[in-house]
Parts: sequence; structure tokens; C-alpha cells
Amino acid sequence: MPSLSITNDAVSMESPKQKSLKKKKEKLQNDIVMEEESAKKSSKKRKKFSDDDEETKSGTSSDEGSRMKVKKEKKKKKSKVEDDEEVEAVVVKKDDPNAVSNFRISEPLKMKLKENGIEALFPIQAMTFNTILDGADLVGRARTGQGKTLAFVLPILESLTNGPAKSVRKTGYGRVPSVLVLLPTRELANQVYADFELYGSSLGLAACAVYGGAPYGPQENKLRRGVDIVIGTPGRIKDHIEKGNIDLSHLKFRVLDEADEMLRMGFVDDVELILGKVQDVTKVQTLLFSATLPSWVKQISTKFLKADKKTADLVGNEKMKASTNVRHIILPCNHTAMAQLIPDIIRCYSSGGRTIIFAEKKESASELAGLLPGARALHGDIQQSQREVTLKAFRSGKFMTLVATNVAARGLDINDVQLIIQCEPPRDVEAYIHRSGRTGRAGNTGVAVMLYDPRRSNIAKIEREAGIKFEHVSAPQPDEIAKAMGGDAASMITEVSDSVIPAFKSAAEELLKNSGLSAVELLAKALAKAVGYTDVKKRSLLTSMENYVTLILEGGKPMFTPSFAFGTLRRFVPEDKVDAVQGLALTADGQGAVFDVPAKDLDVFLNSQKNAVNVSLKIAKELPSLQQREDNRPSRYGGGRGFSGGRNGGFRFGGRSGGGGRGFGGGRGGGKRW
Ligand SMILES: Nc1ncnc2c1ncn2[C@@H]1O[C@H](COP(=O)(O)OP(=O)(O)OP(=O)(O)O)[C@@H](O)[C@H]1O
Repeated sequence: MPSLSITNDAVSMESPKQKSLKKKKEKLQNDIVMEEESAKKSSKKRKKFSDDDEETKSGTSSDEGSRMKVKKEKKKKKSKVEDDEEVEAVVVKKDDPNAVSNFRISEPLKMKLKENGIEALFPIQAMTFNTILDGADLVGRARTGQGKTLAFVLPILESLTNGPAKSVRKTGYGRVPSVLVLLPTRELANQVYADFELYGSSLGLAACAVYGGAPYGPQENKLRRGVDIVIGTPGRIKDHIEKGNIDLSHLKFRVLDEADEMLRMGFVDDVELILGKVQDVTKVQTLLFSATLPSWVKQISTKFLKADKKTADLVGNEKMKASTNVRHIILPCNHTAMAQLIPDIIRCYSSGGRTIIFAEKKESASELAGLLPGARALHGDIQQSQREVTLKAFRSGKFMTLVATNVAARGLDINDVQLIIQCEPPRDVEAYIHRSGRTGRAGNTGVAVMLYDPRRSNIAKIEREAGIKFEHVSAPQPDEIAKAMGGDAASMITEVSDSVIPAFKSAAEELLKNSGLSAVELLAKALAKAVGYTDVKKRSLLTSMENYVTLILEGGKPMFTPSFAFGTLRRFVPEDKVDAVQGLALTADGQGAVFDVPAKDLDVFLNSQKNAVNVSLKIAKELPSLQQREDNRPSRYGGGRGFSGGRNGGFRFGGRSGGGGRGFGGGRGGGKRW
């Protein structure tokens, strides 16, 4: 039997086979939407084992990188029968302690896992499986994309069918639920539902997703017929309880998924009320999972979980809290340049996969989606049915760029999301961790680019709290873009059938003769056109604005304030030109300032320095380190401020409002957030 500790042999990789199976799962999610216009599902989280606060059997948390190291051992086999078609298979070492066969998982479930490309458990799953199956309460934490959902789904399903919960589980028509999963968003409810449905159906268990914005009728019908597992957002679950549609008297499991977010969003009262419906808490197992567990959530877990609860924390005190499979990049950009810059960031960093862009506000998400070709928006002001259609289309690849608010920040597991763009730094470090974690999942890699205004953003705070060391880059320049897209363009051209040559040959000859360009130059233009890049625009390094150039000013003595830098400029540059300067920021060494000027004014600036003494003004080849604003704004909800109260205007996308915030984690009220 596997122990509770994590070995270095964990197989954690998503093979092409898994990808195709994942597509099947996504199809199931989409079918669910079509069938019920309201239901769906899929995933969650955690690591390190301790008896409450006392660490026990885990390996050291610093081993996590190697534990989660993607082994993805692919075997390419030539199948003569299948016409030389290459088949890729995930090979799990027979002696892998995390192999599915080493766990108390029944045959039908094993088969189902295998069918879905899962041959070994991920570390968080391996660590928690026996503990949950043996009946303990548990707090679980692992970085994003490490399989926290199955960490609770699998042992719960086994417990209900072959374990301790079997004898007390209600069965038959009209049965009351044995499992309740509470989570913060509707999309996540659908996703987790899909996992329970996929794996639970192999054991004869039925699940139901209930959340706001969807009609009550189908949810009520399903609940009336009887289900084993209910997954939903707190507001709608509470409504169903009050209407007598959900009876929690025979509950065996309560799961709080993304617990910190649920409480921050102001669901505190609802969560308390719902959990309080269980009369004999000794008979219920409670599990709490998230990639981020601020200390205030840990404190409140003592309220809901038994005193002898276990903790599996795969992040622990490690510095790096965000995904280690993600390249974390920051890029200076001012607001006006954003819509023009983002397509180039996508060209350079998305590797042709899906991109999710996070905007802070619903209006900005809609606006940006309108400006970006082929993008669609997802946020709390969009009707639920449309939200589901949009997500379905994104999952299936009908469009490749989703512009979302934090409604998509938590838990969503979407195939082939290669790039995350955050339009500005989020206020909470947890939001950064979850947003960037929509890529680099299940052992895959990804890129997270955060745009920031050097004068306003406090990057150091995120670096400090998430343990990230950001890679600093400037706006992609034409040669980088051409490099990134050249390969795609070349394959597009080579894929065109030779049969078109005779038809287009004379036009090509004519062009070559009359254009005054060489064959290579003409081909370069054709390649650019093939990928839609026909207008080469240089961007400044500082604000990423087109047709601006970044200059560095040094005055031979320290510059303490931006006004001082402006004053220095005014001594020798005409007033109206100084007024057109953009984004002036001081360098980190305090010796100079950088700023952008319109390319057409460049000569005026460079030439006027001959009128100045002890001043140097030159074009920046790369952006120097800049001084950052120290940000002491309190976080928006409970985080960092204990768990008493919160601000009003607590938004939520559960669709309900009203009620002041009480208890922990920030109040409710003021309608929806995202
Ligand atoms: N044992 C496994 N083998 C292979 N793939 C797995 C395994 N467990 C989970 N996965 C896949 O890994 C992906 C990430 O899982 P999941 O969504 O549960 O991550 P998570 O830890 O909950 O992330 P987040 O914190 O972002 O919610 C999913 O696509 C899931 O199907």
C-alpha cells in the first residue's frame, strides 16, 4: 500500500492520449449544457501531511518540483495494422508507488481512470487518498493544476460504494444526498460536477449541479428523483434547502472547494447556514481544498473541521506559491496601448494555443473583447446561458481568446490554455496565483504575462507574497514577432497544394518582374500576409505605445521625484514637447528618469541637449529597473486583515445580493462583483 508520503516518482503528465480523452470529457461537459441548459463540472486541489499543526509523514515540500516533474514517458509505437499510425501511450512504471493499482480503488473506477489516461495518482491525490477513505477530515493545498479535484472525488466515490460511507448511504429513488460540494462559481460547479458524473457513473452514483442563474425546474426534478452528490454555489444551495429540495440529514461528506474565495466573496452566512444544517457533525467528514489558504482561512477551518483533522499542504512554507510550471513575465504598458499590444503578445507567447485575458472590471472585459479580433467576454453581467455557451465554445476551440473577469480565475481547467494575460496587477496575491494557474496544468508548461504601469503598480508586493521572481520584458518588437510567427507562416505556405502553382505562376512572374523586389523579399511579404502581420509597428519600451520612443535622462545627480525630472527637461526642451512626454518614471538607482516621446519629436529632444549642461539624454536600448510604488492598500476582502468583517460592495457572481457581511472573510451586499 502506498504511504502518505510523496515519492519522487510521481508520474504527472498530460499525454496526447490524455488530451484527446480530456476533449471527450469536455464534450461531455458541453453535452450537459445542451441537455439541461444549466449543468456541468470538473476539478480541484492540495499537499504536506500533518496532524493538524504537527507535521508528520510527508517528504519535504521542497521536493515538489521533482515530485510533480512531468515524466510523460511517451512510447511511439508503429502499428502496422493501423497503417503506420503513431500511437502514443503514457507508460507508468510498474513499481510506481502512486500507480492507481496501488490504491484501494475498485475495478470499475480503475477502468474509468485508465480510459481517461490516468494510470497514476498525482502527489496530492496519493497523499490524501487513504486519509479521506479512512474517514478523517482534511485541509488540502497544492499549487494550481495539480489535481486537487480528483484528490477528493476518488476517495469520496470509493467511500460511498466500498468504504465506510457505504452502509449508511441512502439508495433508491428519491434518496437524499450523501455528499455536498460547495464552491464559489457556477463554471466551477459544472466542472466538478462533470468529474463526479464521469467517475461516479461507473459506480452507479448520480450527481447534480445547482447554481444561480439557471432555472430551478431541472435542478428540482433531479433532486426529487434522488442524487448521491450535490455540487453547487452557496446561494442556490441555500435556496434549495429552504424550499425543502435538499435534505442534508444523511450527509456523509461536506467539501469546501476554493474555500478562501467562497468566504471572501461574502458567502460566509450562507456557508455557515448550510454547514449548520448537519445535526451530528461527528458523522460527517469535512474536506477543505484550495491552492491558496490565507491564515484567516486556516483559522476558520477549525470551526468547520474536526479537531483531529489532517492537513496535506504541498505548498507549505515554500517561497514560491504560484505554479512552478509557468513562466511569470511582466511587461510595462499603459492603458491606451493595451488593445494594440495584446495581439502581439498573443502572437509571441501563445504557441498557437488558447489565451485567457483577465480584466479587473466587467466593462473592461467586454470592451477589450470587442477590440480584439475573435475574442469573447465572460463575466458576471452576462446571462448564465450565454456564459455556458461561451465557455463551451472556448473549450471546443471555436475561438481562442477569452477575456474574463475573476469569474474565470478559480479552478477552471481548460485544455491547451498556453497563455494568461493580466491587464493589470490584481489587488490580491491569491488572484494572481489562481489566474496564472489557468495555464501550466497537469505538468504542462505555460506563460503568464502581466501588464503593469511602472508608476502605479506594486509588483514587489506580488513578488514578495507569491514568491515569484518576475521576468521583465518589453513590448514585442517586429523582429521578435516575425520570429515567433515565421514558422507558422512557412508551414501555411508549404501546406498549400502544388496544384495551385500553374494557376498563379504567371501572376507571380509578373509580380517579380514589376515589383522591384527580389524573390526572397516578395516571399517575406507573402509570409507576413499569410499570418496577417502586414503593418510593422515599433513600440516604446516603457508604455508599449506605437510610434513612441523611450528615452533615458540623467542629470549628474540623484533624481528624487518625477517633478524634478520634468523640471530638468524644461530647462532645455520646448514646453509643448515636454507636455507630450508619456509615462515618466524614475530609475531604481535614483540617478535618472525614463519616459516616452512621440517618434516625430525624437530629434527635437536629442538635439536640444546641447543647450543643457551636465545632462544626458539617450534612446533606451532596454528598460532599466524602475522605482516601484510601495502599496499598503489593504486587500479587498478578509485576507491579511484577519477574518472579521469586510467591506461592503462585496460582489459575487452567484447572482444574489443583500445582507451585510458578518463573520469572516468580508461581507456581502452590493450585488455582483464580476
Ligand atoms: N492523476 C492524474 N493523472 C493525470 N492527469 C490528472 C490526474 N489528476 C488530475 N489530472 C488532470 O490534471 C488537471 C488539473 O487538475 P485539477 O483541475 O483538479 O487541478 P487543481 O489542483 O484543482 O487546480 P486549481 O487549483 O487551478 O483548481 C485536470 O485536467 C485533471 O484531469
